[in-house]
Amino acid sequence: MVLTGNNLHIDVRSEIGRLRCLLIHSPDSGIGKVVPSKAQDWLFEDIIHLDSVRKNEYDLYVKLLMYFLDPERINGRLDEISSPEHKRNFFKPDNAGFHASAKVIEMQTLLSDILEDNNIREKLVASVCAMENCTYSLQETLINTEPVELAKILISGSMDDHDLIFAPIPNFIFSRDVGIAIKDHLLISKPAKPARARETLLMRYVFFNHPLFKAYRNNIIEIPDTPQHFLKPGEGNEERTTLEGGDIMMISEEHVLIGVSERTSVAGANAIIRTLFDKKLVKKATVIKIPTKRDFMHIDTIFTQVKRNVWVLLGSLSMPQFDPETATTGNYFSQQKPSKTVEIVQFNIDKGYQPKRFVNLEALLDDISRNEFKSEEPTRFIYSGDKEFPYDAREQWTDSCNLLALQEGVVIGYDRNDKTAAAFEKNGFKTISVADLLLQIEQGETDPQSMKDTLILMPSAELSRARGGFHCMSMPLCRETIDK
Ligand SMILES: NC(=O)NCCC[C@H](N)C(=O)O
Repeated sequence: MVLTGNNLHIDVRSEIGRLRCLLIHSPDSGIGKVVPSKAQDWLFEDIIHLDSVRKNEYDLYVKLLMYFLDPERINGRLDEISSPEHKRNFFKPDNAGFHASAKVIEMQTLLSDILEDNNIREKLVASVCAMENCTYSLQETLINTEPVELAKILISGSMDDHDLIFAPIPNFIFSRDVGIAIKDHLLISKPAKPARARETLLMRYVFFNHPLFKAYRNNIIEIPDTPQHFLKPGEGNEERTTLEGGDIMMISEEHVLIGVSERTSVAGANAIIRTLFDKKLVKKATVIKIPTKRDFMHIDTIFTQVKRNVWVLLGSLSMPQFDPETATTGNYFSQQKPSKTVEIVQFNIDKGYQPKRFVNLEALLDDISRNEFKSEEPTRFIYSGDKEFPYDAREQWTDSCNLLALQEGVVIGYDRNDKTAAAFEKNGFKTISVADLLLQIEQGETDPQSMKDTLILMPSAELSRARGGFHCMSMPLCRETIDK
């Protein structure tokens, strides 16, 4: 077993508290099997070069996370682990030289750990084979495969890294979407898209069976489908309860944001709110309904928090609310109407669940900054592409708004979003390439823990083709509490 012990601490109460522990998954060989004819079904718009995405992009993410979250494993080793002789062993979950961090936790190792138990291995293999329509003899072969290899197969869909036996799950790198920590609870997703169904199945087994999560077994939340869905005629998806982690943000101590989107249904949002209120996990839930469009699959593709009073967001969705009073015949039909933009409704236990509406995203986010984070400075909005068409839309498409906060004010994003990076600089942030930052940290010139107001730029030529950024590529399990 790679990861043991019961010292895992799950506690997420904000999007910006210093990150202490998260789940990730490094690009596996399944990504190298995506073909153009299946790319859209598998939710990729393009073909990714596996070797480049690993060596030139994702490995840098792992190194950076390690310096911030688990420095003892990397300090003084930057040259060694980056050298050709090392053959990337630090980054390979099936290798003896793997980092095996208990702070930057690789989901593949958790999976291979639980597969050591015969009973779990048989049950999980049978479930995957039922889902993927495998033959009985293949099921038997898989049950008799050793755990490290089997974990690779269940994720990549390939035997011996080569023969496909079922589809890969290339979106497993977007660990945010399989579940989300809400305080000391774990909410497991119900993906809307079939291409993401196996991810949740694998992680459900991990959360319920891995010793690391033992203390939290009674804190796992699963949302069932409603009888209305089963009783509806036809094969349609109406009334289905779906939810994906990218639509849920544990934004402050008592407040959760829930997107209703291409991926999270109204039934899904209702079920989460009811469950969280019943469990007294939060007092306030805000539903943010966004257009059902591929560009905005989850709310974290249109905004993320940077600091208590700073947010990055897509401007074109936060137009002033349509005002029929001032509309003229000429501009009536061309004005943005609320249904084409964002609708925001908040429910608050302390206010008798009376729904409260916000006219736009800025109004909601400003309310959170001032009233929940007690920010005394003006709330600042940094817009994708500096709110200039067509850069706003181009850069949102490549995840300019999907940033991961390592600590308050220190966020990571793609280097290709130039105009957004310039907007950060205009707002007093420093921008630095990850390669430069890693060197500075390794040489003792920069202490990650004391960094402030910085956008760290990550190489992104390949990763951005998978249609998600670093917010999506992280499932935080523990963040420090924010002082107010
Ligand atoms: N939270 C996120 O926005 N995740 C990005 C998921 C991208 C993936 N290709 C998908 O379409 O599901």
